[in-house]
Amino acid sequence: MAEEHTKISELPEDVETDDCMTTYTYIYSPDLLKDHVAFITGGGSGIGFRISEVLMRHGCDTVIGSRNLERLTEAAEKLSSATGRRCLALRMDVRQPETISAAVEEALKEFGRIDILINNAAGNFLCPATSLSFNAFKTVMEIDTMGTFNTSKVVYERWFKDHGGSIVNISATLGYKGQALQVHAGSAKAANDAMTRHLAVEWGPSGVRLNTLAPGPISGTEGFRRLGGMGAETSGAFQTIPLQRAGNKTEVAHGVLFLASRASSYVTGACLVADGGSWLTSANNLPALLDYWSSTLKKDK
Ligand SMILES: CC/C=C\C/C=C\C/C=C\C/C=C\C/C=C\C/C=C\C=C\C(=O)SCCNC(=O)CCNC(=O)[C@H](O)C(C)(C)COP(=O)(O)OP(=O)(O)OC[C@H]1O[C@@H](n2cnc3c(N)ncnc32)[C@H](O)[C@@H]1OP(=O)(O)O
Ligand SMILES: NC(=O)C1=CN([C@@H]2O[C@H](COP(=O)(O)OP(=O)(O)OC[C@H]3O[C@@H](n4cnc5c(N)ncnc54)[C@H](OP(=O)(O)O)[C@@H]3O)[C@@H](O)[C@H]2O)C=CC1
Repeated sequence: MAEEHTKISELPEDVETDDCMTTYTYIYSPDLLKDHVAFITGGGSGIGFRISEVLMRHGCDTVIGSRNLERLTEAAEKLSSATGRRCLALRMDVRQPETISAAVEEALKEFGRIDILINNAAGNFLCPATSLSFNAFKTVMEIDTMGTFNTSKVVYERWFKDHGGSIVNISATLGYKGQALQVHAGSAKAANDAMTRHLAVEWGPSGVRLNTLAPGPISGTEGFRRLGGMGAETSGAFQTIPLQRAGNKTEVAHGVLFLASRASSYVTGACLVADGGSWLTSANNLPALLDYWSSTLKKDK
């Protein structure tokens, strides 16, 4: 019997929860990132957790940093036991550069190097601009945009400037068509997309590459839960996108693995959209989103 060929469109394994996969099929060489070190903001949950797992499955040790140390520590234990690589959990807030510097020093003390930075930390929620307070807008900009700049600057000046490195900024397609109820995250991510290009120009001569990975709707994540993904799925809204489904966390992690590693050695300042073609065809349905948002307010009361 001829060996079954993997279908070109076959999905990679994933699990909905913040747990490691029970099986994993390699697409890239398992040694692609052997003995490299990756620093991943927000690596304790969702997409960041899966990115950490996939990089570690390719030989990388990781540092995962964010505000909730308990959740990070639990994640680090899961990641290390599933992959056999080291994972250091550190508390930091990307809005506070001094906590980033302290985490980077800890990372260098533990591993002696940093090769990859993944700017994944972010905050978001559905809210029309008229209901968005000034502080709410500022908070999302501070986490998503200032946080990405702060962490990139600290890591570059402390390590990448003299040793080279690869930075992947996790963005979104929200600003491509002005997604309703997302002026805060959409503006922040658009700024990050520009930042990728500016810093790719300035830091290229130091051997630092910067690229953007922009996911679409990704199942098993806080973003999916917060932004109407469940409702969209049950209402059949994903049938209107080219690949007719949400993505999974491993699909995003594989795009990050490509951009972070030497597989993309001549790529910098680029944006890889991993959204199933969603932004091309998804309805920017203001009434549906307003209805959905106001229904969530009633639920919270
Ligand atoms: C039938 C279906 C109908 C519609 C659906 C149609 C289509 C949807 C299809 C698909 C959707 C699926 C996926 C989406 C696809 C793409 C998404 C693109 C981008 C995704 C981005 C993300 O997911 S980011 C990661 C998400 N995770 C998080 O946000 C976790 C971290 N978040 C936090 O820590 C908090 O939420 C925070 C961001 C608010 C920060 O917390 P903190 O620093 O503690 O700040 P606070 O002091 O709590 O708040 C600061 C001010 O912000 C105000 N605030 C907080 N929450 C809200 C809210 N929900 N609404 C309005 N305002 C809020 C808060 O009140 C503070 O303001 P004050 O004025 O009160 O000071
Ligand atoms: N889910 C989706 O469908 C999509 C997600 N994205 C992007 O993917 C990335 C991950 O999103 P997702 O996995 O859904 O959501 P999660 O909420 O799981 O991930 C966000 C992470 O950011 C961390 N974080 C938030 N604020 C801070 C802060 N001030 N300092 C340090 N860390 C912080 C959180 O950890 P802690 O609470 O411990 O601080 C958390 O681990 C985000 O950049 C998001 O914009 C883009 C498009 C679609």
